[in-house]
Amino acid sequence: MDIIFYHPSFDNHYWVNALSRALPQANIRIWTRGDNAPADYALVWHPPVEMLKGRTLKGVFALGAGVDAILSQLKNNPDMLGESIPLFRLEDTGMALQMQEYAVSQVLHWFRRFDDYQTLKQQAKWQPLDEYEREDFTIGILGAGVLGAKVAESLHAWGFPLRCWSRSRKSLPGVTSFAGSNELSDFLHGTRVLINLLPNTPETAGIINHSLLEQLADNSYVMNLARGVHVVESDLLQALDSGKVKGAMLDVFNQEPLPANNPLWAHPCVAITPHVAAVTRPAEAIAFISRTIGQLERGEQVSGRVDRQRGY
Ligand SMILES: NC(=O)C1=CN([C@@H]2O[C@H](COP(=O)(O)OP(=O)(O)OC[C@H]3O[C@@H](n4cnc5c(N)ncnc54)[C@H](O)[C@@H]3O)[C@@H](O)[C@H]2O)C=CC1
Ligand SMILES: O=C(O)C(=O)CO
Repeated sequence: MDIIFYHPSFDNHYWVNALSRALPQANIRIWTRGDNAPADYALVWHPPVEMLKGRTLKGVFALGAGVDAILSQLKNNPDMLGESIPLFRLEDTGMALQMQEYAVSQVLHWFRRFDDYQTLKQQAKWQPLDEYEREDFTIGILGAGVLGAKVAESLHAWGFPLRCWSRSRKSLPGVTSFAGSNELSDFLHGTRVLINLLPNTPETAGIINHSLLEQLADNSYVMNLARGVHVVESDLLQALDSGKVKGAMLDVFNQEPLPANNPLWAHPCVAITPHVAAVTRPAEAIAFISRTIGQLERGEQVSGRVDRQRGY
C-alpha cells in the first residue's frame, strides 16, 4: 500500500516516520512536486491541486477537523478529486479535550468577572462586585457535533444552564436541543454566552451578524472557536461598542494571521488567540488514520467521512 503525505507546516519527516510505525505494511512518502507515482491514500492539509488531480485513490484524509479549505479548493478545481473518492476528516483525536479546556476556562473567567476585576486593577481599585448567578448564565453552543457535544459535557459539570443548536435534534445530558433555522431565534433568546463550533458551509458563513447578536441576552459574551468566516467582524465590533456584547474571545478570523491594523486587536473587550483552540495531535491523529485505513482495507464501516454536498 502506498500513502502520500503533505502538510505545509508540520514536520513532515516526523509524521511519515510515526505513520510508518503505525502502518508497517505501507510505503509512506512525503509528496513533492512532480511526484506522479501511484498512491492508495493521501494525507493532506491545504494540498496543491496537482498532488491529488488525476489520481485514483482509495481515500483522502484531511489532517484536521474542518474540511472547508479543501472543499473550497475542490469547488474551484472540480477535477482535483473524483466524486467517488471518499474524503475523511479527523474526529476528535485529542481536539475535544483542548476545546473543553478553552471553553471552560473562558466561561469561568467571564462568570467570575475576572474581566471586570482586571479593569479595576488597572485603576488600582479595591472593589468587590456583585456575583453573577448561574441561572442568568445560559450557555448556547452553535454546532453540537463531535466538538460541540464534548464542550457541552464539560460545561454541564459546572452546573450552567446549557443549550445547543444543530441541524438535527440532539440528546445530550443537561442540554436543551434546538434544531434547524426555525429554532435559531428561540435558541438565541436568553443565551448569555454564545460558543461557536459550527463547520464553515454556505449556510453558516456570516451567521454571527447584527441580527443574531441583537437576539442574545444583554451583556452577552461571544466565543468563536470554529472559523473566522462565521463572524461579521464589523457587526461584532458594533455590538461590543454598544454594550450589547460585553466580551468576545476569538480564536479564528476572516484573515489569518490577523492583520496588525485590525481594530479587534486594540478593542478592550476582545481577547485573541492565534487559531490554537485545538491543534492536531500527531499520536491520536495517526491512531485514527491507521485504524480507519485498516477498516477500509477490510471493507468495514468507518467514521469520519465528509459529506461533500453538505459541506462538512
Ligand atoms: N479553532 C480551532 O482550532 C479548530 C476549529 N475547528 C472547527 O470546528 C468545527 C466543528 O468541528 P466538529 O465538531 O468536529 O464538526 P461536526 O461535523 O462533528 O459538527 C458540526 C455540527 O454543526 C452542525 N451544523 C452544521 N451545519 C449546520 C446548519 N446549517 N445549521 C445548524 N447546525 C449545523 C451539525 O449539525 C453538527 O452538530 C470544524 O468544522 C472546524 O471548522 C476544529 C478544530 C480546531
Ligand atoms: O482541525 C481544524 O479544523 C483546525 O482548525 C485546526 O487548527
